[in-house]
Amino acid sequence: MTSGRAEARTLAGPPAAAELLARAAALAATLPVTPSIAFIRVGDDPASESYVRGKAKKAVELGLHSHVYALPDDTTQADLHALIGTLNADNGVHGVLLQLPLPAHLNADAALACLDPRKDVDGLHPVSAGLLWQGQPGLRPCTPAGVMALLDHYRLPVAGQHAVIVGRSALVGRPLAGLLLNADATVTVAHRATPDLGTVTRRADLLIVAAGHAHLITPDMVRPGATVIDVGINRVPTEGGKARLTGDVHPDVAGVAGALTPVPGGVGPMTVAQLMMNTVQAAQNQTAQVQATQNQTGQNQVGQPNGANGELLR
Ligand SMILES: Nc1nc2c(c(=O)[nH]1)N[C@@H](CN(C=O)c1ccc(C(=O)N[C@@H](CCC(=O)O)C(=O)O)cc1)CN2
Repeated sequence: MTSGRAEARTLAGPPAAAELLARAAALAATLPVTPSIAFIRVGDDPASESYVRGKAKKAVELGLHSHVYALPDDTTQADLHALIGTLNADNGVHGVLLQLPLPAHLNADAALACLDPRKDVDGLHPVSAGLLWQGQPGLRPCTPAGVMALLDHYRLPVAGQHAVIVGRSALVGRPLAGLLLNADATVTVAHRATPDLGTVTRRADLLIVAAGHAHLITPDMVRPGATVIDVGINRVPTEGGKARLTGDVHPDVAGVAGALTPVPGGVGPMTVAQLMMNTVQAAQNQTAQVQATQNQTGQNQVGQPNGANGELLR
């Protein structure tokens, strides 16, 4: 504690994630297909292994189809593109996720650009990024969209707020700026090289930190009463030799902020829940596209002529 203020309200991720998952399940129940997601993981990074395992488990819990492709560390760029091409062409797969980071010899941007944008459930394809910046519907990156869903769950205002993002990654900072702009916030994007960072962060009504630097944001850098969203997940060694997770925001910020996400248990679960929602939405979009094509061509999936309104005739 740094003052006599009450502690910040805790914005716990699990209840907000549960709401998002329930919405994804309800949408999936309206579809004529079971949404299906393929995960691609390259190499043996333990954190990536654990994240993919967690995401695949959640997909199965939700009743989705899920398959993990675990490729060896010496996978070539051509091998990776070939697998993505195969999954793009498979009508039974609605979403393809390439777990990041890739081993250093692989080019993630080139691989992401190979994805069919309709299956880009991570929202990282250049087409998805362009749609976001044009304010058009599309698949959005999971962590930024999860942050928006968390704010919505806790009924925290976004429109008219001055949002300051610390971090400019393609995975979080940049897409989050687009989402906040689309939601009528005034947005500043700062980063670790921003001179006098505290002067910038103190202007924030809504401060979102995704800098990948443990405890970068200290209480003196936060406007009293501000909402603070900590996207950082840093593994720091404990005295016992084990690693402990901590965020980019110093815990003492709870004495200044009005509301604060914990780490762990804040934004992390939202990333996974949003991925499930994106997969169901991708399946919905692809199903609607197939039906529209069948209506246009007068054919249905079993190759029979459709009725006058495009309905399936048996
Ligand atoms: N292709 C992608 N790669 C990566 C993404 C991504 O969205 N797409 N994000 C991160 C890792 N990530 C998912 O992939 C992820 C990170 C954290 C969590 C999470 O639930 N964290 C928990 C703690 C979990 C633990 O104990 O380790 C929490 O914060 O409460 C989920 C997913 C990088 N790569």
